[in-house]
Amino acid sequence: MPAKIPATVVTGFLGAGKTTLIRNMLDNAQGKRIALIINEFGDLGVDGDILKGCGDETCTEDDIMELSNGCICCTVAEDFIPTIEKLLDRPNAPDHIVIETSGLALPQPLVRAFNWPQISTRVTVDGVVTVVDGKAVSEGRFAHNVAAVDAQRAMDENLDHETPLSELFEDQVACADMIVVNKTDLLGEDAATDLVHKLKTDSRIGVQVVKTSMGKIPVDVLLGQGIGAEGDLDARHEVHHHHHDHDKDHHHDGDHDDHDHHHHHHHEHGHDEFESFVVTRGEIADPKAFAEQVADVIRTHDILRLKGFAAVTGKPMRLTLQAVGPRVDTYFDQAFGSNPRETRLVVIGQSGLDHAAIEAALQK
Ligand SMILES: Nc1nc2c(ncn2[C@@H]2O[C@H](COP(=O)(O)OP(=O)(O)OP(=O)(O)O)[C@@H](O)[C@H]2O)c(=O)[nH]1
Repeated sequence: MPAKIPATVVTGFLGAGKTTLIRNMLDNAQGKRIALIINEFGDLGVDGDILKGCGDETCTEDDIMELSNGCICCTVAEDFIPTIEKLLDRPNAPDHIVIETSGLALPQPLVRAFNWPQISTRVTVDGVVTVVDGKAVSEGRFAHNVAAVDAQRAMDENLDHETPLSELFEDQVACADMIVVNKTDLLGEDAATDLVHKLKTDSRIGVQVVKTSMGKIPVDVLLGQGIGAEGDLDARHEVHHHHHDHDKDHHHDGDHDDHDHHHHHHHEHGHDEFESFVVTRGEIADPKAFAEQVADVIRTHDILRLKGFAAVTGKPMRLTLQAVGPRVDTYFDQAFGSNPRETRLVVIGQSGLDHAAIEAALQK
């Protein structure tokens, strides 16, 4: 059976920066064929712009499809499933599908739709990415323009208009595999870090929380999470089950003091929120033990991605190693051929990784 095509679901309130993040992703897709499914309700007219912004010739109009407005639970059979099938049936099927949900549709019903038998053997949810407006959330507003969000809500009869934004926000967080704290350029460094910690505490174990501005997440970090979110929906329960922490929503640890004093300029040119570097070493003796060692280093240093090849004593084949967070996958892939017989690992994380310590721990 051919491998399932991965689909990433991008969610977040109106104005959080979903479109900006997706445009950045398409600009840096490095030849990966990415098909985009957008919700017309959330993105009036924006698809044309995305196309213009996408310089890659592999990105054509056919790669963008629209879902009609409406409750996904009701339209899944006549709208969502056919859209996905159309993409999958193309002679050159995409490498990856990205679905941008409108600002208010909760991701859970969409993820659930991937369990429909027509598509469940052919696609899988690679991960749910929740984009948050870092400034609005740290100020307890959740969205930059609350009136616009309310207007969007009022126009959509499928949406319940009573649920406070804070609860919808909790639902988005509960469903996330990765939370992107966007707009860090408008936040003090400390406020951004505090928000990351808070969201890590509030989200499920293993959820990666990253910060950035203008949605600049390396494609390698964004895609390829390999979660299979449709298989563990129970863990992503909608929030109404745990009322106990609602009170916390409205005060965010005094962050407010920070941004008013003087405006911070955290967006110096060339400064990047992410970094990657390479660690090489000699042969490893035991793949299983090494995978555990790698998982340990990843946990200790909060590494987002780690991938590369290892030379294993006594084996002519190279061992491929791929890690998303502490989940490490290994398999023998091919002979080294003309490549040097060495272990070579690319480490990717948020800027500020302790290179020396990571290198030492991987070379042990
Ligand atoms: N200062 C700042 N502005 C940002 C950042 N990211 C996005 N924006 C701006 O915020 C606005 C909303 O961004 P979008 O990417 O359109 O947001 P969205 O989530 O796609 O919104 P909808 O598609 O309307 O639901 C745009 O004007 C962006 O230029 C950021 O990191 N910092």
